[in-house]
Amino acid sequence: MADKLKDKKIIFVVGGPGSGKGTQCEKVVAKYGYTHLSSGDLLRAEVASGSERGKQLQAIMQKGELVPLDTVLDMIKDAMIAKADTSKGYLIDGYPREVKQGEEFEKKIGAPSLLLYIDAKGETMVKRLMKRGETSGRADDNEETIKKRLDLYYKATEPVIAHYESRGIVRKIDSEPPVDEVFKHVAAAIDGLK
Ligand SMILES: Nc1ncnc2c1ncn2[C@H]1C[C@H](O)[C@@H](COP(=O)(O)OP(=O)(O)O)O1
Ligand SMILES: [Mg+2]
Repeated sequence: MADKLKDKKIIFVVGGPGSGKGTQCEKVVAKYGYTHLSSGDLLRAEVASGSERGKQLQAIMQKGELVPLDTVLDMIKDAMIAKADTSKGYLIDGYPREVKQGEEFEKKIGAPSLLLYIDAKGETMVKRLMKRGETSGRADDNEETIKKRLDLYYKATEPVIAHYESRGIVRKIDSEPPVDEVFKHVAAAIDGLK
């Protein structure tokens, strides 16, 4: 089952909402042939499908809250297995959102070789999300929900970084500069993987 995933590289991409995770992941896909799995995108696809599960998810996401752990993890795992034959490795974007999610991921799937910590200032993230909200159509790109997502990020997700720091796999990337500049540092971190 998860055998297909045994020797694949796994990279966690962690950072606040609007920090630039998705933007950098796209560039990694183009250069390295990794598969990009955004937990948020997977969830939004489920919502778009109109399924009963999708409706429940939408209500949770609209409030800026975290979706139940097993739901997200199952979706990620299915998506990973589906891509196993063609994928060099995986970018797990926006997951884990909390330490417990990371622990469950490792139990059910495997250990990450690297955690890219995409770091931008709170005010920068808000600015980018407000701008993205003009065109993204995302129900959670509005001022009120953005604030909640940021609070939750600082409270629940920052401890994730500390958790993996002790393993020496965290690379902190300053995501304030322009996209291509940021990507140089992302690429250097990936090139450093053996
Ligand atoms: N380094 C950078 N400089 C300027 N804008 C950036 C940037 N990285 C990303 N953006 C823009 C693109 C998006 O409209 C918005 C949020 O980026 P994103 O990749 O969607 O973030 P995330 O996936 O972390 O929520 O900010
Ligand atoms: Mg994203």
